[in-house]
Amino acid sequence: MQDIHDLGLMLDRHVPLILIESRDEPRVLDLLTRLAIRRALAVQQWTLTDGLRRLGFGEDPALDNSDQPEQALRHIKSSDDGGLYVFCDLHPFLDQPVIVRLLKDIALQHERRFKTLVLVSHQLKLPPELQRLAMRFSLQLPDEQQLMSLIQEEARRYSGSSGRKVKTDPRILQQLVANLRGLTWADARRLIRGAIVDDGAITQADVPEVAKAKMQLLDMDGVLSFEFDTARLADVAGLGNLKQWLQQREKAFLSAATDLRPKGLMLFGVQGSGKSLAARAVAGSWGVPLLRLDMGALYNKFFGETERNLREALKLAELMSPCVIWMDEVEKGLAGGEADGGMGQRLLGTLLTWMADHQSRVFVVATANNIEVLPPEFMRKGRLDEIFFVDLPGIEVRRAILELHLRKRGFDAEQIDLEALGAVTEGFSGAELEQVVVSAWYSSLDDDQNVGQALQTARLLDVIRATRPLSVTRAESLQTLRLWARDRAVNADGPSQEKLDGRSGR
Ligand SMILES: Nc1ncnc2c1ncn2[C@@H]1O[C@H](COP(=O)(O)OP(=O)(O)OP(=O)(O)O)[C@@H](O)[C@H]1O
Repeated sequence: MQDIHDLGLMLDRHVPLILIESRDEPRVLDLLTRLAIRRALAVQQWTLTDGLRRLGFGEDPALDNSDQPEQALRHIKSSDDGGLYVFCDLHPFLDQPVIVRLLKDIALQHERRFKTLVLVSHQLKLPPELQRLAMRFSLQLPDEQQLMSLIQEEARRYSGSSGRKVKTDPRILQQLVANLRGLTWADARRLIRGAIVDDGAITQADVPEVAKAKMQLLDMDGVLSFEFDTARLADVAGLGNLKQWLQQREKAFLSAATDLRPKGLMLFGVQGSGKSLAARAVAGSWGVPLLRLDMGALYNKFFGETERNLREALKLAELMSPCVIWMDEVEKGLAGGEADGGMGQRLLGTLLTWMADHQSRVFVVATANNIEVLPPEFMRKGRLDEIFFVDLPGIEVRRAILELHLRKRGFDAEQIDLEALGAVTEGFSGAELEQVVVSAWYSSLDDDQNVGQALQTARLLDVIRATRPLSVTRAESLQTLRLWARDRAVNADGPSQEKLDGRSGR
């Protein structure tokens, strides 16, 4: 086995401190046990609950109270016994000076005593003073062939216990294998088992299910999420240009060769103008899964590991292709000058390289409110296929938005004077118009006179009069957005593909 061979090489090279980052602890321990048997080495394991004991010999504590890491390490330091010492729960203690010193003392004894410390955890951050003494070992993840064998093994197991053969076909198996890549043996096995036992078959429906479960397992922690809630183009009022653009490219995205495939678009505009709704509608109308990449969370949660996490998120999106990846508030991750130590620039580099190189059917929808802070490289033509500006809705679209939200809540839009409402809501965003309907409905619930809680035009007008839309309070920033968009973007709304300044679009 390659893993045992590679770990053996580390022992031959006298590495005193080996770090293994893995979520598959049983597999790591199994590997170490086999290595120890092969080389006739003593191996002891330390865990927070059981202290220090010989690996594989549960009832034999090597030392009283050795559940304290300091005591366990002092014991190892003073012992003359060489061998492997495997620490499973040491990661929370790696910021304690005494623990760090003891690890260093033992590592420095290595040439005389041949004690090798192996730290095993899902994540290991080593203080700089130990780094020179340590090497990282990565457990091999199952490759495609091994995953296929795992599937066959699980299918045999199922047939053995149920007496029924597992139904599937080779194309679906290939897709399943592609979605399982990057998982540990134990996790892959669990997901395969789950896919089989629900209905005794591996079907097309299992593929996205496995991808979703994988995303949870890889613990992207809110950075990349599977959005169950997509929309249809019919749920979006207005944005005619955008809708037409999308309809024209649907076929090319799903079936064309790589170089003809659309790569992505940018939507920017005022708050509440329907950018998020439109992003959902791209996935919904093309019938592909929607993944949401929260750039703000990526930036804040994983400081120091941000680029690696962006790469992982993009890799995961590729595994789920065809799909739409919606980069929400993209400016929060990519903007950033000197103050962030160049992180924004590095993220941008990672993203641009991926966008230029990737061959998969992953369509990017980037949304932003503040376009000015976005680096020009990101906005350059060729990176994204088009940049759309989502302005405040015109009178017709305002009427359509009101009608859509009235109907959505079961009201009879025929009874409402939409002409009048459209005329008095200039400056309202889609979100504010929706809020008008919602607030009017709440107030109708309070009204004892209003039998059946019908919504009347007068009530809606009252709410409109009491609302101060954002476009009034933030008139200046709206003006800046419009100016920026004038010769750089296509208006998402309107029947033609005209740039805002009248020049023709692509
Ligand atoms: N054109 C529209 N058609 C129908 N509903 C709309 C439209 N625009 C906005 N809405 C309603 O307003 C809600 C909020 O809009 P959305 O979150 O999509 O705006 P946004 O531009 O993404 O805002 P933000 O920049 O604050 O994230 C939508 O879920 C939808 O119900």
